[in-house]
Amino acid sequence: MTEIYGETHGIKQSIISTLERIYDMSVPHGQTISLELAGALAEFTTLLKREIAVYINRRGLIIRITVGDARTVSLADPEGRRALNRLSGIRCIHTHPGGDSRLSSVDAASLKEMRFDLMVALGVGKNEIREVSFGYISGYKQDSYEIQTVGPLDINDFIQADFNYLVSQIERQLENREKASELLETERALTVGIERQGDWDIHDSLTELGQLAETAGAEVAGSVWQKRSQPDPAFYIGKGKVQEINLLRQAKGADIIVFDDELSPAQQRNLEQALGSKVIDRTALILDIFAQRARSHEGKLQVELAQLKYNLPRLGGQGLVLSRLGGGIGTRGPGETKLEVDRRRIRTRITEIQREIETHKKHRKLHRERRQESRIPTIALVGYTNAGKSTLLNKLTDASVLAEDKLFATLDPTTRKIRLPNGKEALLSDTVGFIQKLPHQLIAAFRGTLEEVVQADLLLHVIDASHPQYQQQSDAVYEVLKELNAVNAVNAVNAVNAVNAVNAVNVGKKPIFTVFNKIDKQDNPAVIERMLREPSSVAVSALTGENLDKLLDMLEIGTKRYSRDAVLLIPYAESGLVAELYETAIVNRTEYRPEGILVFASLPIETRGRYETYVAGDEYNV
Ligand SMILES: Nc1nc2c(ncn2[C@@H]2O[C@H](COP(=O)(O)OP(=O)(O)OP(=O)(O)O)[C@@H](O)[C@H]2O)c(=O)[nH]1
Ligand SMILES: [Mg+2]
Repeated sequence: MTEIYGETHGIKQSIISTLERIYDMSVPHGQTISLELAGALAEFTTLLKREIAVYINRRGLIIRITVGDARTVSLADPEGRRALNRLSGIRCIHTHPGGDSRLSSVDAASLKEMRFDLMVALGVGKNEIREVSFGYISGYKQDSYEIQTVGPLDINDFIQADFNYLVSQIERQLENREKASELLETERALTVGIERQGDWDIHDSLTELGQLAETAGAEVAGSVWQKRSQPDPAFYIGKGKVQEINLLRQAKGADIIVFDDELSPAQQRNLEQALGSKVIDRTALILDIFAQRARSHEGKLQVELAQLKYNLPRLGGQGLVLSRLGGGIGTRGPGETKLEVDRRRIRTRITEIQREIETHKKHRKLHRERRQESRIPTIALVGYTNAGKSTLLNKLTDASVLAEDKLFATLDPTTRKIRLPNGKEALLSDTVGFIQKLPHQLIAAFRGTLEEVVQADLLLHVIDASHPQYQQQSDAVYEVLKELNAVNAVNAVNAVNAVNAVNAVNVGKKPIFTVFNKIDKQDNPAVIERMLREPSSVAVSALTGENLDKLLDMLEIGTKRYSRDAVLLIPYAESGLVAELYETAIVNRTEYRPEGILVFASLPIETRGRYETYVAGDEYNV
């Protein structure tokens, strides 16, 4: 077949003849279009000032070339009609002479009607391809095909993308379309990890990874691990293991492989190519869970930011993210929409989000300052995910924060007033739970929210005492605290030393109390006794309320330790100090006397020395 179809009238026969030579250009397997073909299309488009379309089958052969924009009519089923639940097996690549590659409504309509594997538009200007956009069928809902469009992208990013995986995923889903209204419902996952010295026990880590995969909505079909001193730079695991995973994947019908560490973009790409299957890592999994769970506007922004930052270096033009366009874990953003996959747009969005988060942060700061003015000490609950922080907050403050037996039930901070036995009040904040290998992007993005922790006067570290790995979980919490503190340049050194201690009082200047929770489930009294040998610790059950009175007593002492009530007499000549005290201490009231200004304040211990000479007595005779 060497005929040129469409609006060919008025085109010189000599040009038609050279156009016909395009039929000789085949596209190598695994590529969507070759550079040579793209170049030829750009030239002819510039010359003719008309759209040119080529239709390519899965063997890479060009089966039809048309001029003009009538795309559905001219392609009369060249390879025989395929079953309705299959794609046509043909991709349409065509040019837009105006330079703008975005798909038109005609493009979208013919994609649906012809069920092309892909509909690709090349934006052409002056003999070259300026940008590329493409669309594909992403599902079948209410009797019609849904499509997803992507781009504009750079031609170099697009050219090597391998869409075979995407196309096969779509076809698989279309085959079950009576059952499935959406692509990729439950993904079947294999978990993969390596066993290293000094790490978590591999079984514990993979069990947790499996829980994470289930929380994200996948089903765990099996797991594979290997002993190695360090990950392989190209494949994370050994090459032989890759083959083993491939066999297991086929045997178990798994469609997604989840790795227990963060993979480098290269490892991920290599693995995806070697396994011909979607590959994600622990970080992407955690980000996906956060994306599904984020509720507040700020929470959603933070997660989206972390996801975009994670994806950016992974858009290597190798089809890595493209291969995931089908949907499922790793593609979901915190809104209803899928994650952006275009580099330029990702960068713009990152800047946008950062700006918005900054505004939120300022509001939060104002809010906190106002709260500080209300002179109430603040306590932050920290701890491993599922330790019982929200349950404890609910029990102590009659709040109704969602608490459930799931990882990452809480993402947004909640702060409630709590009354201490001596009648004084404190503020108690619930925060997002931590986990081992918590993604850096996430910690960075959540810094605004985690300010509650950084700024609190006192930390309450909640540990699930019934969990077999409570020690390691506790260490992981200190790791995150360290990272947070390092970021904020507070207490970094001390926190490092505390990493291996299950319990550390006073990490830097911030006191930490340890709450061993769920003792109703821990029936070995020796274990509890051993836990309580740690200083500043208490064993409670947030569920039954056992020992919560002890915890409150401890908080009373803790908040007292933080400050000491004193009355200061500030001479009028130094009245600037009063403003300073408002900043550094809790000022309860002031009185103007002939001899100076009386300030009734609670002084943080560390500022005590500075004001010593002004102390007029604990109880000034008023
Ligand atoms: N048996 C028992 N279960 C508890 C106790 N405290 C909490 N739980 C259960 O542990 C699960 C997790 O509790 P949450 O309060 O949601 O834990 P969290 O620390 O807020 O978890 P994230 O928000 O995911 O970080 C829930 O099913 C609670 O009912 C306890 O003292 N005893
Ligand atoms: Mg919670």
